[in-house]
Amino acid sequence: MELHLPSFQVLLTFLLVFFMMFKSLKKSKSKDSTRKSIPGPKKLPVIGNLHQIASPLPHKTMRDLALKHGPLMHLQLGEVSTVIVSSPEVAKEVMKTHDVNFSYRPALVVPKVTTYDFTNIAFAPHGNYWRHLRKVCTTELLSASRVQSFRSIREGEVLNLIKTLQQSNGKPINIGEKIFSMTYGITARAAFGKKCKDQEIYIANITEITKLVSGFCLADFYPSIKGLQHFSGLKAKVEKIHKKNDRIVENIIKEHRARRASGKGKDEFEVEEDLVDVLLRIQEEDEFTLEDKNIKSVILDVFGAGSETSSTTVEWAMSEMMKHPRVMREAQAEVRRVFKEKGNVDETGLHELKYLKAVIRETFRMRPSVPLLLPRECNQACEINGYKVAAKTRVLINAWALGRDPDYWNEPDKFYPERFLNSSIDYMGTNFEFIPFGAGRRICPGILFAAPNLELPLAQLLFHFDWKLPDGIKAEDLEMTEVFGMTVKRKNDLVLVPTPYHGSTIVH
Ligand code: HEM
Repeated sequence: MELHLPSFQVLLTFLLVFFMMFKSLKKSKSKDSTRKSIPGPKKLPVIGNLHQIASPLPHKTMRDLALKHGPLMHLQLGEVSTVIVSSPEVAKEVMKTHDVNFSYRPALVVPKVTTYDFTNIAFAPHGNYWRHLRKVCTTELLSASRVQSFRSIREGEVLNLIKTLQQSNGKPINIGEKIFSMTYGITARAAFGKKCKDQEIYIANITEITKLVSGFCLADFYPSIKGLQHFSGLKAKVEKIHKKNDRIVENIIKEHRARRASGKGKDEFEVEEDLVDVLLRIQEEDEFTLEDKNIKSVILDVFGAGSETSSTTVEWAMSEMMKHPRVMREAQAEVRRVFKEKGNVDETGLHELKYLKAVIRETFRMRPSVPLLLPRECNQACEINGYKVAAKTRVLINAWALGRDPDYWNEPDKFYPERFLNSSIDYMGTNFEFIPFGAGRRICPGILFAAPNLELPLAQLLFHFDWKLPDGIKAEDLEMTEVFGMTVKRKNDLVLVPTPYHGSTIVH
């Protein structure tokens, strides 16, 4: 687990923590009414169980602890009383039976800055404002017809990637990096309409913020010690980046507003309404007040929640197929059979790619890009799995552990897409053993937006190229180590050698 403490400030912070030791110890004891009831490992003074989850891969460590302590496990993380959910049955109780009560989010330090005080969708407290934004998502922003309207953007950006790969002339290429910039390219054009002058800086800043919020932030474990966020330097860093991004989107909104007022149409390569247009229209028409800062924080959601999650999944799917050449052959044969006549993949035939869809599901099961989902908070005390969970308890749902639960999955550590063929299990939040997008009211609203961003690039990569590992590396030796962060990514770059496919009408 990464804790964000620049080294020269560590000592100061350490002293501060100890100075506050008795205060926090007293507080955590008085608040912690769940500690005695819900099973969990022994706690140390002041830090509680922090040392136990301070591992490179907390989702795995938590699963291992849960195997000893149970599917509802209590961890004292600094001052914060936390429960970890590690079985589909308990996840169902939390996200279905008690869905409303657990639809709250904790007020974390970094999102407070980047989301203009929790006015985005992902961190807005459960209530009217959040409900309204969710409705805007379902009916306007991320609806099936809106996603469809971005088809030409997706096809164009993926084709650009394919053409770039062709130029590699058989040299090894960092495919993860290419997938990452292609996905951000799609998001940027869907959000802003065309390439904006500061788009690259905006994306680089979001990536930087994503890195800063990777792992857990020490200040979030000691909310009563306000000085921590300042001493660690994290808040100042995030504020600086946030200000830059604020100015960039401010200008984009101004340009959009001016064009709308002038009645001028869009360029021929732009979609009729991009996401900023949609939000401005809602701002003009709707009775519900949507300020500019709210528009900015929703745009941030689309970039922050939507891009890295998708590109990471595509990269893992490619990695798994490289590791399992049999699966690669099956998936490639299917894509080439379906698109043989066209010599290129377009979105009309994607629904026929049953095996590729199974590969994507299997990738989500084994490598959910957000393994602990987004943190929840219990609003009122309630009973879960026979234990009392106190109000304000933080709740982490270990989707990674659910996807590997041997009571639900045969050979859970085996990458075997066939398990999803002729299976009704999907990721829409009703099968609690498989919830890469979450479940209940807080389920990801971007599923429809995400699906073609996964399927189209994968289908195109498989159609136009045969793939090899460089330097004679064997499939079984491909390194698959994960790094924990806001999304769980590959530790090492995925470097591959593409060879053009003779049946392609694009690459030769
Ligand atoms: C592979 C792609 C994606 C994955 C794996 C993913 C996963 C998730 C997960 C696990 C959550 C938390 C759900 C919970 O707390 O139960 C979430 C929430 C969210 N996602 Fe996604 N997501 C993806 C793509 C997208 C896209 C493309 C968008 C928008 C364009 C998006 C927007 C959001 C938003 C706004 C939330 C917060 C919802 C709320 O709190 O009400 N996501 N996503």
